[in-house]
Amino acid sequence: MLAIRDLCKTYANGVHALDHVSLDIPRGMFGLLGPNGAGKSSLMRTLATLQEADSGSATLEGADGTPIDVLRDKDAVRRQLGYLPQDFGVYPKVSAEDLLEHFAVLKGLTARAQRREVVDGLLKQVNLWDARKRKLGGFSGGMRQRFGIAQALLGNPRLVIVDEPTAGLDPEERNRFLNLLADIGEQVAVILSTHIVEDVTDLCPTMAIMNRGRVLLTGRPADAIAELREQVWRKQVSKEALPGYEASHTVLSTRLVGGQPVIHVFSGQRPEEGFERIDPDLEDVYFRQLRLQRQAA
Ligand SMILES: Nc1ncnc2c1ncn2[C@@H]1O[C@H](COP(=O)(O)OP(=O)(O)OP(=O)(O)O)[C@@H](O)[C@H]1O
Repeated sequence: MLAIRDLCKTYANGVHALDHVSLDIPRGMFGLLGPNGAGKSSLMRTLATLQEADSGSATLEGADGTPIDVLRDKDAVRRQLGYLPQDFGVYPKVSAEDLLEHFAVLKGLTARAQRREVVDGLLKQVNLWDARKRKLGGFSGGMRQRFGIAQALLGNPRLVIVDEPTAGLDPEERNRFLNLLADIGEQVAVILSTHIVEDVTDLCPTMAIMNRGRVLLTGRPADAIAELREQVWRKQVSKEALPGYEASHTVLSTRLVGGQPVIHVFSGQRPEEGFERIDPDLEDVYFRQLRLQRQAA
């Protein structure tokens, strides 16, 4: 659906935000996972035709199967694209219905009856029908994000890009939002950029882990997790002993449980007494990839 090859971008301050990024993104949900500053937004904005890459290519399969050069044929891409940026501002005094209608006009839906039908359909799809007359300024974070998805879906895009949409949402709103994305992902390609590992675990059949402008791993989460099988160990340790474990073991992560550190260690065999072997998860994969990159630097 979308083929990205050797995409590079260096900002004027010398930061390599995209360092030879290559990815194949199929239909369905694709998770782009990485810490702050990994380069996710730079990649999203480049694909959304809002900023230029220095080199490389990105090719989107058009509706009739013809390839679209994302970096050059921007108008054609924009016709196929829905984008929910990281900072999605709304006009606080306008109702959801009026603003969506306004966006629909900008998208070229000039026939009034058809526009009404589309706007009403989208408000229902994102579960904002009952709130359609309310001013956007009074919306919760989750409602605002669902409105953002409605505007991104105007014009039936084949590719939908959502940049860190669940940051700041409470668990219920997050679930509701992710369920909505999953429904959309059944019809089109959705790139979900996030630093929240569970968003990808719960939702994405394919993914990539990115950091410092580079793709560290791409594929199916289940395959990446299977690679770590029987090699991840857990132990609760004292705060005092933690630095010693970090020096002598491959500690993937440390988490406080009831105020006491619990470490996950990567090892082919039991590191020492008291370690329990656990089923690895995507978080273990993620931290291992970041660690491998640090070691290689
Ligand atoms: N316009 C810019 N000028 C200079 N540096 C930039 C610019 N935009 C981003 N950067 C830098 O490029 C790197 C990648 O940033 P980017 O926003 O793409 O990452 P991200 O993965 O989306 O992170 P975040 O979750 O913090 O937005 C960071 O080091 C950032 O400081």
